[in-house]
Amino acid sequence: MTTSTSTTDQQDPTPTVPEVPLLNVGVLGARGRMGTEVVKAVNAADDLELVAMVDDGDWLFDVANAGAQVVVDFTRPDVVMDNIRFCIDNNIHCVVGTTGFDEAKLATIAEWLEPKPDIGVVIAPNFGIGAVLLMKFAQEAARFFPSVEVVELHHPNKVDAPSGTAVRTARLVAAARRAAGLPASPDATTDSLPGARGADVEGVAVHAVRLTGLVAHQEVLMGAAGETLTIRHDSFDRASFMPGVLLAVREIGRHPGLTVGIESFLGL
Ligand SMILES: NC(=O)C1=CN([C@@H]2O[C@H](COP(=O)(O)OP(=O)(O)OC[C@H]3O[C@@H](n4cnc5c(N)ncnc54)[C@H](OP(=O)(O)O)[C@@H]3O)[C@@H](O)[C@H]2O)C=CC1
Ligand SMILES: O=C(O)C1=N[C@H](C(=O)O)C[C@H](O)C1
Repeated sequence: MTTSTSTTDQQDPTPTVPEVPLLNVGVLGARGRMGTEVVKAVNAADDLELVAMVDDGDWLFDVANAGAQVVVDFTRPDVVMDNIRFCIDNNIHCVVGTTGFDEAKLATIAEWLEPKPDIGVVIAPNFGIGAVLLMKFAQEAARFFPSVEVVELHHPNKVDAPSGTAVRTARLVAAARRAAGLPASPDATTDSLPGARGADVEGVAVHAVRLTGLVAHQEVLMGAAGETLTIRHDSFDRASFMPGVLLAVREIGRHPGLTVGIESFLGL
């Protein structure tokens, strides 16, 4: 049997899905080790549009002129504050992976955000999901062990030592120890060669290894009578940071103000 329907009666049976506008993303430090990977990840995402790539010597206004709604910053500790200031002033959300933040710098950013209640800035020392979990697990375990040390291992071109992740891990562990009423770690801090016992971050020794062949790795070692616990994370490829970066890019517009770490975006 054949049926005929006039063209005017014909209706498209597929329900119309309203088009979701793409999110415009600018990348600062776009040609660096991390920036290159971010550019690839943004270009591969259906919901994101790469609108600006800025490096040292480029004009920062490019990101604003290009209509960036979110900027991802993987630059250098000595320039990142200026970049954040510019973005906040220009109503652009910031996803920051660059390291080197202390409490004073975080407080300054929070102050800059006060007159901009709709703008979000996330500062994350590590976007690797495994690294975020390592920090969480170390925090959980801290109260059970009198001894704790952090060893971070990185590629030889890393600009800072110790790593931002190691410093944050040590601070989180130290806070968990204080909250549990643990005394100072019983381990000797004396060194016959300066530096042999690492850096002291709130009472936690942090050691930094730099070695060709490595990317980004960290161990938290905890010890009690007759036992040790080692929590280790390895980033073998910078692709490991991209799910966390893209999550932050998509979430930051819904999280005005200052967020430190991506834990809350992961529901942790
Ligand atoms: N949070 C995380 O998960 C991770 C954080 N990091 C951190 O990210 C930062 C960058 O690391 P990495 O990519 O290895 O470093 P690179 O040195 O490879 O890249 C830095 C880039 O920033 C550019 N740059 C320098 N100054 C400016 C400026 N004023 N404006 C715009 N761009 C600028 C550099 O350009 P040029 O070369 O022309 O100077 C370069 O392209 C470090 O702090 C590192 O610790 C790294 C990995 C993961
Ligand atoms: O410079 C790097 O490479 C890394 N930097 C971050 C840090 O300092 O913690 C994150 C990761 O360790 C890689």
